[in-house]
Amino acid sequence: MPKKLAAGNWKMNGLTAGLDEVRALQAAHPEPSVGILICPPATLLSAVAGALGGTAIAAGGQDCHAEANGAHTGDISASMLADAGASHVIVGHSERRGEHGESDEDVAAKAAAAHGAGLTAIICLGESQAQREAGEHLAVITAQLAGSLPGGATAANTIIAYEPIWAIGTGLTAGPEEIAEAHTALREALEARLQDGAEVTLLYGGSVKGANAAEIFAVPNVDGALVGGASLTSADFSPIISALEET
Ligand SMILES: O=C(CO)COP(=O)(O)O
Repeated sequence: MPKKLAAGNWKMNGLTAGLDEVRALQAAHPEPSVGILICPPATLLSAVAGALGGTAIAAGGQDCHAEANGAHTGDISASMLADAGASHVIVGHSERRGEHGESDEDVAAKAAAAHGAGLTAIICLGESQAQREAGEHLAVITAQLAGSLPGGATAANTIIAYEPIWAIGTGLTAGPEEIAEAHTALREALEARLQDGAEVTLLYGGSVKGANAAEIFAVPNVDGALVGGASLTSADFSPIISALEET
């Protein structure tokens, strides 16, 4: 997949009717020059992967368990996602960290499980509003990166998504300077930690829309976006993909 990526995280949204949106997106972008990924709810993963099979658009999961199998009611393993047609899985989203108490250590274990199943892990991190106001945001996100990256991470199997919690689903987007500061710090930390840290895809997430995408993609070290609400319809997601192609 190209380094540039437009990834959609449908979160807990989408019924089978959502497959029409996937087909419309595919029709709008038959030969994209950037990577495109849809992460539907697990119930739709097989159907979305099937609808996208043989096209340039990939399908991914939104979370996985750290274990390969076992007595974990309600959980899904990385190999199950791969079996359902996923090539990627999001781990450590702030909604998982917040609502399910996932620590950096948990996230690193999930990312390692993803790698073990041949999936690319999209590791999410980002500071809260209070942490930003206290001036702790760079320390918070670089610590999250250090703790959430598993051994064996490379640019080929790992993507980092910077998603400031205060910008998710709020309509508030981090400004270009704020994004540049965070992404520069993350790039430096990736280069210090990984041999191919310069090649890791670094996504921004948090209220990305067609109207602000071009400005965000112009920021240094932004290789694409992890999009929530605006990824649910082809009409909203397609302009974001086009903006990334034009960057
Ligand atoms: O959390 C996000 C993607 O993972 C961002 O969500 P929104 O684009 O809805 O703000």
